[in-house]
Amino acid sequence: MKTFDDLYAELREKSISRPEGSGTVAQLDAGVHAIGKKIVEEAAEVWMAAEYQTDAETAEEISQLLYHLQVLMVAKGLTPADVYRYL
Ligand SMILES: N=c1c2ncn([C@@H]3O[C@H](COP(=O)(O)OP(=O)(O)OP(=O)(O)O)[C@@H](O)[C@H]3O)c2ncn1[C@@H]1O[C@H](COP(=O)(O)O)[C@@H](O)[C@H]1O
Repeated sequence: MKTFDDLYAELREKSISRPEGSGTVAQLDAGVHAIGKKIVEEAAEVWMAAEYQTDAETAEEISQLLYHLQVLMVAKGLTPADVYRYL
């Protein structure tokens, strides 16, 4: 099972190797403004899923929100450690 840190390492590597067809690379190229909009959209989907959908669907939406937060972290050059210090 993939962890938060595993996914971050994968996304960071993709930002460097820039493989063909990577959605992450496309998001990074779209920029912080576009990534931020995606985060807001995914956050709303988490909220709606929590109120009206199943626990499994809510968990899936949360995973997508975490993914997009990580894309923003990579775009800004922030590491998990930069975030963990505030937890
Ligand atoms: N975990 C994710 C992940 N979660 C969410 N997403 C993206 O976020 C989108 C969320 O989808 P929605 O359900 O909101 O659907 P949507 O609005 O139709 O999506 P879009 O039209 O905006 O793409 C998905 O289409 C994916 O593009 C993810 N994309 C990639 N990953 C993982 O990231 C890694 C790198 O992926 P690539 O860069 O694509 O190789 C791989 O391990 C992937 O499994």
